[in-house]
Amino acid sequence: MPELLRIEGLSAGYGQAVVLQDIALTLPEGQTLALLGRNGAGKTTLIDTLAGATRQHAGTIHLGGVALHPLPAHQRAAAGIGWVPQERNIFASLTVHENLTAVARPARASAGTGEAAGTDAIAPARPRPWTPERVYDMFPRLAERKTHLGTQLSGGEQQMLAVGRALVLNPRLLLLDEPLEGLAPIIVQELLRAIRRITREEGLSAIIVEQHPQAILAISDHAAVLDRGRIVHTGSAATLRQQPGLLDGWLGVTR
Ligand SMILES: Nc1ncnc2c1ncn2[C@@H]1O[C@H](COP(=O)(O)OP(=O)(O)OP(=O)(O)O)[C@@H](O)[C@H]1O
Repeated sequence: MPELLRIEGLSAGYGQAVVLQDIALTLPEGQTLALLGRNGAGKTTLIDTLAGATRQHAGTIHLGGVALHPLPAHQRAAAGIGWVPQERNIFASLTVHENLTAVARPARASAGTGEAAGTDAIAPARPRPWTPERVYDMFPRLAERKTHLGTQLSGGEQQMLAVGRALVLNPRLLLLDEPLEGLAPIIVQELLRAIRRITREEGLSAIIVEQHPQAILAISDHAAVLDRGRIVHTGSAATLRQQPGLLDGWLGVTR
């Protein structure tokens, strides 16, 4: 698998405050990383830093060989970052369909369209680009609510729409920040199935932050654990899943 993401010597935070220190991480194309750690460990800060929404103090971030760290957030999206923040950030005053069509973008330049000059290092895109129709196929609940406003959706539907909105940008790397948080168990199962399909069957690379790791470890290839702004463990997701005791100390779990 060619390497998709490479983070080196990354330090970032908010204003003068440094939250993340000396982060190094890589992710091969087409694979999924579970990003774990207790409350306040810096998971959201790392996701937001990849998306360009924090203050970066040092280090480099490359996506498919393209340097992201000098780019503002909107250019990172154009370079292939699909960000689903914790707050979901859907357009509340637009309908479901408008949310999807307002941002939809055809498959990226690497599909051979010649768009985005200067990103030659990006490898060929997935053969089947994400469209609003494919999002509806993935989330039939959204298809039923096409004309509903963002404000009329349940929390689970908003999360599905947030994921759909990131997908129609045809990203190379999907960043999901606690996608299951606060959702009813039946919706959690629906979203997990969709995330598994997006990553496992469609082969989209992803980083997923979750407080409750077992479900996410089950659909991830790799795991990284953050503690007080530093990476304290990287390894295979299967190992952590099979040996949950390994995680307990880092996550502050007592059995
Ligand atoms: N906007 C902000 N300004 C200043 N400090 C912040 C801001 N957001 C987060 N922090 C601080 O950064 C540290 C890491 O927070 P972060 O939200 O990244 O952790 P987390 O691992 O995602 O935790 P949680 O699981 O609770 O969301 C915390 O000490 C937090 O107080």
